[in-house]
Amino acid sequence: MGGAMGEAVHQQGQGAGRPAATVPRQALHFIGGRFVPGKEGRFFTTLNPATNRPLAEVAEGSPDDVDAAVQAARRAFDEGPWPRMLPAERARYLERIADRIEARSEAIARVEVLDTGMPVSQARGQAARAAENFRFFARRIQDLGGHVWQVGDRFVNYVVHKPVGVAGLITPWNTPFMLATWKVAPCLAAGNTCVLKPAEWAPLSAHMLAEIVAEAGLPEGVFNVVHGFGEPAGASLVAHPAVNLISFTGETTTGKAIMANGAATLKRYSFELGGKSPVVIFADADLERAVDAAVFGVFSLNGERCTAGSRLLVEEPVYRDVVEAVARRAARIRIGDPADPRTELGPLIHPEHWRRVMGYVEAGRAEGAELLTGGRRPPGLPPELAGGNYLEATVFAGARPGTRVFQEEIFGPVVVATPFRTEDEAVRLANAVRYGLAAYVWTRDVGRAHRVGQAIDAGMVWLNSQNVRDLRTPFGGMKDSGIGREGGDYSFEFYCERQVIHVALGEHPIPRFGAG
Ligand SMILES: NC(=O)c1ccc[n+]([C@@H]2O[C@H](COP(=O)([O-])OP(=O)(O)OC[C@H]3O[C@@H](n4cnc5c(N)ncnc54)[C@H](O)[C@@H]3O)[C@@H](O)[C@H]2O)c1
Ligand SMILES: O=C/C=C/C=C(\O)C(=O)O
Repeated sequence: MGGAMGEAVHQQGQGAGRPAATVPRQALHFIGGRFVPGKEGRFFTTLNPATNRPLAEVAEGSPDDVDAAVQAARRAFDEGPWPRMLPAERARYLERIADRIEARSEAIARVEVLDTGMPVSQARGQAARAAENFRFFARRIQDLGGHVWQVGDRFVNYVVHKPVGVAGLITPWNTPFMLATWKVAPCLAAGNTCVLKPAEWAPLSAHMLAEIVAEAGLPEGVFNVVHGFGEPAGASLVAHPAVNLISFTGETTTGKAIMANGAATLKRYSFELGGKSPVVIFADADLERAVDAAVFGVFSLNGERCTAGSRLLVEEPVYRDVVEAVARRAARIRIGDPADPRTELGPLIHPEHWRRVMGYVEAGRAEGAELLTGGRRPPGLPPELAGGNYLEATVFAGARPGTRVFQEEIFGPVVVATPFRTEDEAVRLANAVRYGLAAYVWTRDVGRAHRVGQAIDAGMVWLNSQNVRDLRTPFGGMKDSGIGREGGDYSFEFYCERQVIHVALGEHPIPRFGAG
């Protein structure tokens, strides 16, 4: 392993006195164990969302770069040691990666803050979770067993797991480092090789992951990164005939395009897509905790969170009180420099996304929802943040089910509230969107909690809880929120072939065709 890692430059956090973060001046592709520029030599600029000032130059991947990375991954799979190692040997590499993520976690968090605008207190948690993703799948692969079926004294039939081949991993910008590791760790644990195509609006932490993989000494070509845009870099990865499986997290419309584009080469897909997840609050709930969870659930990660509780459905008698409590809390959320540990809400990822989210604020107003708080660029930001993509935490009440703000994923700090009268109506409203990723239900009635949870068409339901993750459980969505599940052994269902071996233990009848 070798090659230039890209020159490092020190950049200050935006505010005075913030610790510096080391940002690569240039992020190159990582192909076959080397950091390389694109074959066409082109670069794009990634911006700091808090200022919209340039942060770094990033290699812009072309179909030729994707081809080079896929060829490297293919060779590493077909000829290299990686798929042939014992799971315990691969696990040692993954543990080394986890150690290095932990050793550099503050630097990773700082780069993520500069590249995404995620508040640093939350970015630190994401970096820790990334290390845990590697440790978790390193353990899990060693426990992976197949079923055995005994058929008396005639047969024993058993299942073995094998890696599939070369994986294309395509990730979004909202929690880029954690989400990349959520795919890379099980993919590599299972013995596959991969090409990661990180999101163009937040590519820098993927560069750090490549540095870490290089330090951990993985065989060349096992892990590759090609930076660049959805078109052409992502699209040519999907269409490449030597890529066997695609794990994609991003927008539903992109998922549909990927499926169509990969059809000619018949691939296996895992899709984690958009969401419009309901928070259902009954009048008998612990309302204080429900409000805490509702506020955190939609305004954490700047509202750019796939599982955000972005629709608040509240039982009529407590509706006004709950919604006003949420609005009061939203109005007091600390907005500011994401590098400041006290900041609760940072800037949105990109001016284009800011305009999109503001478009929803306008739509909400035009559709007759009641704007209780927010909806503006926050006044009084310090001058150095005046150019950032900031938006106040925004709460709409009285959102009608037919409206865009109720139906569409906003992916920003905007929550819409709607009252309900009966349990049936709560379930109907919860299910009245095309998405089905997550749901949160608050009630002290145990039977109702389970009943409503099971009646909601969502891949993941939390009862009297915020989004607390157990990595053994299936993560993913129903309806337009995805295809398949990752997490625990569900990840290995995707990243492994299962082969059944039928063993005859003795002689069994075989029809003697052609024997006369
Ligand atoms: N369900 C989940 O687990 C989950 C998690 C995080 C984000 N998301 C979703 O992601 C979306 C926000 O992320 P985003 O804006 O980066 O999504 P996006 O779909 O625009 O982009 C995601 C990735 O796909 C790539 N891409 C774009 N067009 C492509 C194409 N034609 N072929 C191949 N790759 C292509 C992009 O370059 C990027 O790397 C939201 O909808 C959000 O809900 C879902
Ligand atoms: O914003 C998206 C968050 C995705 C989270 C996970 O994939 C996870 O917690 O495993």
